Amino acid sequence: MISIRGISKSFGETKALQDVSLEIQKGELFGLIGPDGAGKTTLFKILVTILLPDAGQASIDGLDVVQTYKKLRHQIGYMPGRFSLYQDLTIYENLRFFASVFGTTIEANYDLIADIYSQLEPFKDRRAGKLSGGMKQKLALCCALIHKPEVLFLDEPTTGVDAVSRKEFWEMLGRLKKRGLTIVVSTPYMDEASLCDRIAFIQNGQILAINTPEGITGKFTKPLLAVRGKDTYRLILDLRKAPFTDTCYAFGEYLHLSLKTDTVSEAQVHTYLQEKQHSQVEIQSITPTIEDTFMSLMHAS
Ligand SMILES: Nc1ncnc2c1ncn2[C@@H]1O[C@H](COP(=O)(O)OP(=O)(O)OP(=O)(O)O)[C@@H](O)[C@H]1O
Repeated sequence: MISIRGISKSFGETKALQDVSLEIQKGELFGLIGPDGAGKTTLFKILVTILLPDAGQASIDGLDVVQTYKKLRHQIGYMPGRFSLYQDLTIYENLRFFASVFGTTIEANYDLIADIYSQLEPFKDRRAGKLSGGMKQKLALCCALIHKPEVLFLDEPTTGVDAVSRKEFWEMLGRLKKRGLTIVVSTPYMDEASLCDRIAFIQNGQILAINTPEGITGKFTKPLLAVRGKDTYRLILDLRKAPFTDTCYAFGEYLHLSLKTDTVSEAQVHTYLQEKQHSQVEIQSITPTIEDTFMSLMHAS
């Protein structure tokens, strides 16, 4: 459905995308995961036909993003990372504007947005600039959907949105997927990555891995421990120096410590930390998350 072959794009010296290839199937909920500056927005802009690649080709449903961009624009919906809404227009006016750009009306495609728009309708005369982050996000999604696209591109749709709205938003994506839409979404949140059918990790303009969430975590084969102690700062420094350590990162209130080999026991890690005068040490073996795998792949690349 979406075919990306050898796409590269530079801005001066910055290589935003380097030879990126990727296939996304029809009806997939596909996640693009990567840190700031990884190249996610650049890839989105090329796919939604507003930026030209330096090299490579991409097509959506057989339509080339450069050669057939006009036709393609009717089939795709795009929710940019920074809000696309007109702040001075009301909810209703924003939606009507986006519908008219595509030569349609709100009424004609109401069924596709009804589920989301019904939550906004009581406030339809409120200006977009006066809405909360979660409401702006819902309106932006309605605006991206109002011309009934087949593919939806959402660039960091939940950044800066509260936890409840984030959850609701992903539930909405699940419902849109059930209606047959292909959805490509970028996010810096690893918990959201696990809700996708497949994900691609992107860093420095390159794809590090593409797989299902389970397939991604299955790549993490080293033993992993969660470690906590009284002095977190000294703990991380000492663990990073330890001969058995592969990587050690802070994950919330714990440190995640991956070991070079499975011959090292938790007791040995305990002994090492006791020798370094650490107190209140807690160690437990854990199952790797998507974030652990990403950190490990980033470290290895
Ligand atoms: N118009 C531009 N001019 C110059 N450099 C750019 C431009 N657009 C992007 N870049 C650079 O290209 C790289 C990739 O940026 P991009 O916005 O695609 O990353 P991203 O993964 O979407 O991150 P973010 O979440 O910060 O937007 C970054 O180093 C960025 O500074």
